[in-house]
Amino acid sequence: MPNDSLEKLTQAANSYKAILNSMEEWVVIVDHQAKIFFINRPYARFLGVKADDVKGKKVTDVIENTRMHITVQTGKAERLSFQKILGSNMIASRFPIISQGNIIGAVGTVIFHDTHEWKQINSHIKALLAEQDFFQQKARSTDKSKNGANFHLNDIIGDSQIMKALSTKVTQVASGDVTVLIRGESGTGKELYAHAIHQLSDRADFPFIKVNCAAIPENLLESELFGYEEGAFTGAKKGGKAGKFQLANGGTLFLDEIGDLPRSMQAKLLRVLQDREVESVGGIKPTPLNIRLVTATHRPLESLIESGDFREDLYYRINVVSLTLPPLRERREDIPKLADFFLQKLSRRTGRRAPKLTVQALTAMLAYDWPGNIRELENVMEAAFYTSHDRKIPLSLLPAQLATAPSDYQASQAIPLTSLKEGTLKEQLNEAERSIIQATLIECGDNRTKTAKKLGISKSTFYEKLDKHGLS
Ligand SMILES: Nc1ncnc2c1ncn2[C@@H]1O[C@H](COP(=O)(O)OP(=O)(O)OP(=O)(O)O)[C@@H](O)[C@H]1O
Repeated sequence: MPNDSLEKLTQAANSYKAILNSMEEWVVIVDHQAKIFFINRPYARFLGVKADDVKGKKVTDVIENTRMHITVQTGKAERLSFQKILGSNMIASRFPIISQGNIIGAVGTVIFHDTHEWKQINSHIKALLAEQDFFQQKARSTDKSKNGANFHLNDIIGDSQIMKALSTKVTQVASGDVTVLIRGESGTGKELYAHAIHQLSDRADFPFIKVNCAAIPENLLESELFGYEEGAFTGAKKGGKAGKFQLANGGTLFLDEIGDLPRSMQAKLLRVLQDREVESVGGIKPTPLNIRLVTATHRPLESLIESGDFREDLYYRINVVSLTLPPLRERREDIPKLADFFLQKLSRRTGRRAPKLTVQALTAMLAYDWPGNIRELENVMEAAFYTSHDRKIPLSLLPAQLATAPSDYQASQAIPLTSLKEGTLKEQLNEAERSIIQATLIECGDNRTKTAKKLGISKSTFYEKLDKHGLS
């Protein structure tokens, strides 16, 4: 091709780029392998990437919930479908690009994004989505009545060594019918683990029934646990009532706060577990028991035995395998991921883009002792999410006790620098780069000049990297 026409072609391509870049609609073009060929500036800006940096990348690595890779596979156009990107509900269309009968790529457009106009329409659509969610949840809860366990091991967030070791132990013990005692401070995730054990067990298709021993008055506990026959006592329901033991038949019974079980009930529970049969209040014939027992407590059972508040023989019955969940302050490296997890969860629930923690806010969170553990972290993130503007959570939005956390804690050490993950070498290097920058920023008290100097890079490269990793 003569040079002058190549020049014209380049000029023409540049003019098209200029047109596409000035459009309000977001545009992305991918090649036949679903790799980005072109993305217009407004779209790249929203995604927080540079158009040139993502050229050649797999579209699925850059755009959340995209279906462009499917369009190039099927050749089918999709018009005006919902797509959730970074917490916002968008309307996207995708068309295959066909040349001489072959699919050579696809072009996608997104209309109605976070503009004023969209926000107005968005609230209307959100109401519709909320309605849809309601019905989906209803359908799910009907499903739940078959099982009742809502969490799986994958729902438990934590990459620290201690959490990985716990996951391994759970996988090892879950499949057998062994009785498990889960220990840990309040809010460390004991209930989550009980669900996960059930889901991984052979009993997963049968019910998971939870009883909070501390929440039921002593005089009702026996009938709640073992059920009662019609006429067993004044006020008993016609036809009687099945107890939690009977409801859990074939599945798992989770006795939460077992340390709070009154002594009188401890004796009855022990008898049921020894005889492996249960008799309802006012009943005459015991029924055989087919349950797996999982219990949990935040109380020191050994001291309760010493003080005579907990039966030693029951302790040995329930403590066949024990899982001890660490308090959050002993696995601080999980804090950034947990915080992000809760912010993303809120973003999905509300349709609002998830804000990011500033370095000072994260530093304070890493130094704080979290007496309420993950439940407290979840609550703090929820409050910050709703009060944040500007897509940032500064230290001022966190509760006062966090701002006065002990300063001698080396917060930067809590950022894991070497956790091997799945993904290509490039993806893992990228993740490592983000962690190193974050840890150094924290170490340098968010002083950017000092951080760039320590990392041995120029200020402009440093700011580019902050932008790239969403740390600015
Ligand atoms: N590793 C985790 N990953 C994600 N969420 C978690 C994790 N651990 C706990 N949570 C969340 O923290 C909250 C508290 O967890 P959970 O109720 O299981 O704690 P607990 O130890 O049983 O508390 P308590 O002793 O007060 O009953 C829940 O909302 C749970 O979903």
